[in-house]
Amino acid sequence: MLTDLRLTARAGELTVLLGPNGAGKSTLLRTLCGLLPPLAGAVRVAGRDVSHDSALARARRLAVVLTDRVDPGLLSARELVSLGRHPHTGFTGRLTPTDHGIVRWALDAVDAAHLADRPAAELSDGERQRVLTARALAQEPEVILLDEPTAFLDVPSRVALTVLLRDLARDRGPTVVVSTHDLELALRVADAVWLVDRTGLVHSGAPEDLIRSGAVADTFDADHLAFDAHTGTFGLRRPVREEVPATAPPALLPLLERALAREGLAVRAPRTDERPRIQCEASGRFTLRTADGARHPAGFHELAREVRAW
Ligand SMILES: Nc1ncnc2c1ncn2[C@@H]1O[C@H](COP(=O)(O)OP(=O)(O)OP(=O)(O)O)[C@@H](O)[C@H]1O
Repeated sequence: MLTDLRLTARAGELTVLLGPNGAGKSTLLRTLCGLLPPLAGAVRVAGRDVSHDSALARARRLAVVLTDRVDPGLLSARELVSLGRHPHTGFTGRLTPTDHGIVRWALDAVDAAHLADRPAAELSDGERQRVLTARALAQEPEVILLDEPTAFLDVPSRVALTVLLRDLARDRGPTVVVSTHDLELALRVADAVWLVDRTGLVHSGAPEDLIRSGAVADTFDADHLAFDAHTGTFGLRRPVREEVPATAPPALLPLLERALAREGLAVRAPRTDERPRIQCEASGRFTLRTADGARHPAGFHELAREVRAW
């Protein structure tokens, strides 16, 4: 259980909520949007306790997309996004040309304009995720809360949606809070991070504050995973069984290191009196020197299979 929270997400910023499975991210988002009552304390938007708002007033101020499956019935994607306008449409519920324009903008923003006329029930997981995000954008609220909005998206779409949410916050001014497991992307793009660590403590700050304090490494480092604070990236921990004298042009060296690391080998520069055991040329030609003579594997796959026996 998360206790003693004193967190502020700022208008005009993208705040990401990070933490391991079961840390309480979804529960926190449900509490922030008023679906769960806080066990103590209050959630305030612009200083006002959201629990004092009527459902309609809350819907005007706060949009939320959770991970629960929604049943869109027979609605098209456009109609589903249009629901986002309802807190603003007044008694008749009729959409004005301005509302229709906002719905078009929201569908465009998440790259889902081509899905507008499709039955929402038939959309793929990633397509549905975009459309639900568009519905939240169409709501034009002060606060947008999204639980794992990139979970079903392919890699380019994850980057595009995360950057879109950051730019949306910057350009239009809402407060955007998003939970995600896309750690590296979040640490690169987000303005602020709320990081739930393994003990349930929530650290907040710019990504760089939490990288520097060691909170990111402490929370996510594991037997096979290590966070590199210099590059802000995660890498696999691999035991090195041997260092191999090898040469490669700068453009190919990182690939050679990766391929050899998978086989438990580390590259080292050959000594002056030593011939490299592995030589990689800019053309992509490999030379392996063994006791039986030189061999020329056709690519990284053959190279890896050869050195696996060393
Ligand atoms: N309805 C519920 N009843 C009982 N326990 C629950 C309920 N919902 C969540 N929990 C528990 O609360 C804890 C936090 O769950 P929550 O879904 O908030 O985690 P999370 O950080 O979003 O995890 P994940 O990254 O896996 O989505 C978990 O141990 C979970 O089992």
